[in-house]
Amino acid sequence: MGTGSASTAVRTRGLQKYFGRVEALKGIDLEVPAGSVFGIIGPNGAGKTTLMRLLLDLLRPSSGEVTVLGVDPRSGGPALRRRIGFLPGELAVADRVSGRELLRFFSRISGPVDPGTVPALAERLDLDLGRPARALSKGNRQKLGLIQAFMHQPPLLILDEPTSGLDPLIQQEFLALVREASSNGQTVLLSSHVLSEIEEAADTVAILRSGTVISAAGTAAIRASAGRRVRIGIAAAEAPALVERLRRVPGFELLQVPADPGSGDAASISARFEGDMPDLITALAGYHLLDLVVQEPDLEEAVLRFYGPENTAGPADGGAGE
Ligand SMILES: Nc1ncnc2c1ncn2[C@@H]1O[C@H](COP(=O)(O)OP(=O)(O)OP(=O)(O)O)[C@@H](O)[C@H]1O
Repeated sequence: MGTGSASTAVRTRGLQKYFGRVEALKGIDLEVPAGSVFGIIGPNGAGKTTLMRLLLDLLRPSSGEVTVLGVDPRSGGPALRRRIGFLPGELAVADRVSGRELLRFFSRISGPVDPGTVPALAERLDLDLGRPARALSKGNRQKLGLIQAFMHQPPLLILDEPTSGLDPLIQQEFLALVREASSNGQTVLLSSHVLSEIEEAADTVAILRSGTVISAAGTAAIRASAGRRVRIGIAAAEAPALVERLRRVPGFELLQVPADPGSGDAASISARFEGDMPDLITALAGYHLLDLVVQEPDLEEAVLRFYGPENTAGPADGGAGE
């Protein structure tokens, strides 16, 4: 594929960015297929925001190439900008204007918005557009940012930590918006710390760490290495027997055993679990559970476990033990 191919929405080659002596991006090669939902995950300081700002020409690369919708962002100007919906990490909000007025202002930059689109998005995301934008909570500001990114139905959406500050119901609505954009043929590039969330939305995932892309192929191994978090609520009297049984389940590592199982009515067992779910479910069968929570680890924890400074072996070695 040549540079600017219609089937590639974003392409970078050897993209490097220095801030003084800090090398924030160390030669990134990225290819985001047109029409895909592409996730970038990585811990704090990995370079996600820097990468996105380079795509929008809010920053200039130290070296390397960038093509966005077939154009170099440096020469794309307002025409390219209108074809992108961008959600920054922090939305700049002018004083006293209402959300509605702010969106009207943004639409002068982003281009025409179909009538009815903004109220429909506000309704779905449960945002009151009449309130002063400045007085909005972090989550509500995030909703305003999402509306301005989606409202003109741009071919490319670039969303920096889009679910940050959103409650779970609104996160689901956001995921629905992403799916609709995707089935509409729009490309979505989004970043997050949370692997489970990005996997739910994205077809392709790239992992960014310390300014370098780690192959997306390792994602499953990374997640598996950190194990799931498990919390089990059970009647205190039953806890000791269950704990004994769980200790024998391969991959089950108790983190917290109820201190004195005889003392209260309910006990809470916390664990990390790297084994097969059917083994765990079999072990729990027959117990009267009061609660069961199985959770994926947050990506930061998973990545640090796998690619932390003391563990340079990578996924093939199966990750470091505790
Ligand atoms: N304007 C700047 N001046 C100096 N250093 C910067 C600047 N912007 C980013 N950096 C540095 O570049 C690196 C990458 O930062 P970046 O904000 O891109 O990471 P990130 O993955 O978006 O992190 P987070 O998840 O915390 O937002 C960090 O070491 C950061 O300190």
